[in-house]
Amino acid sequence: MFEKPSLSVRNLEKQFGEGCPNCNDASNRFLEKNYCPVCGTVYACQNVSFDLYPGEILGVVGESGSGKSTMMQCLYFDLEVTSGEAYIQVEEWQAKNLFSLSSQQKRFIRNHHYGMVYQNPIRGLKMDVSSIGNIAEKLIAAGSRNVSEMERVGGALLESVQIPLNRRKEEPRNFSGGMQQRVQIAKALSNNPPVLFLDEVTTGLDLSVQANVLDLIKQIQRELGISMLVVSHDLAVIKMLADRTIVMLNGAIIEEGLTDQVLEDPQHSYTQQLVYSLL
Ligand SMILES: Nc1ncnc2c1ncn2[C@@H]1O[C@H](COP(=O)(O)OP(=O)(O)OP(=O)(O)O)[C@@H](O)[C@H]1O
Repeated sequence: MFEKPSLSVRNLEKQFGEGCPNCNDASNRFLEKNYCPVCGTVYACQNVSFDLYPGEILGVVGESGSGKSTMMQCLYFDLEVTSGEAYIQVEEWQAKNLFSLSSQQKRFIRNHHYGMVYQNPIRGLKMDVSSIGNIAEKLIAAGSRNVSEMERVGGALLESVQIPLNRRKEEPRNFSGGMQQRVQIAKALSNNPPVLFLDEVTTGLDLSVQANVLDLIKQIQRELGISMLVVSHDLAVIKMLADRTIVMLNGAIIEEGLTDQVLEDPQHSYTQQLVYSLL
């Protein structure tokens, strides 16, 4: 690929705990686990580096506790990294390490250049505000002030995720899980983000509702060409969505490649186990 990445991540490290003489030296770490047996510090992300290219869906797969969500929360600034660099391909920001920005600048990036869809819609939506009001909130954060324009854009976004216009004033708490996820997706798209993060967005939904949400994500990729980072513990979800895939274990990336290649010819023994458990 010759295009510049939409998002580049270099040596992202996130630890929970202060460390100790045993584990402060990375070469001493007990790599079969992600925590120090002496002081209990958790090394949730270790030396994570990757590029996300324009218009691609990059899958991140791994068992529970492998560090997928921590990595995504660091990138979305929900968590402070321990160290590392991240860059986005947006003119005024491209030379700046996003992790070094002030909180106000990070908020600006979230409002203008990032979209996030959480596993639990409670984190991404205000359940007691109308669906269109949730979208308006993000539009206002991104600088919109014109009410009739917000109504038009919000209504169009809700329609694009198959929420009928006559339900736009209903609060998400009255919606089914699948509908709530679709409102979250509409809200995440409202600032036309070049990068969209999706964290276990179909976990907990019925199979038919899952299929509907996955179809919607594919459709968004086809129509809008947004770069997406999709975290899931479910290889079937990754197989359906991702162009390329990263496999994480104990906080580190252990394998990456085209999704078909990773699934058909897994190199690492852990990836092999993961793939064969699907068969
Ligand atoms: N606030 C925290 N304090 C201490 N340890 C944490 C904290 N948050 C996460 N961890 C640890 O970091 C590691 C990575 O967790 P993370 O939630 O990122 O994994 P995951 O792959 O997303 O798993 P899951 O899908 O179950 O969320 C785990 O060992 C977890 O226990």
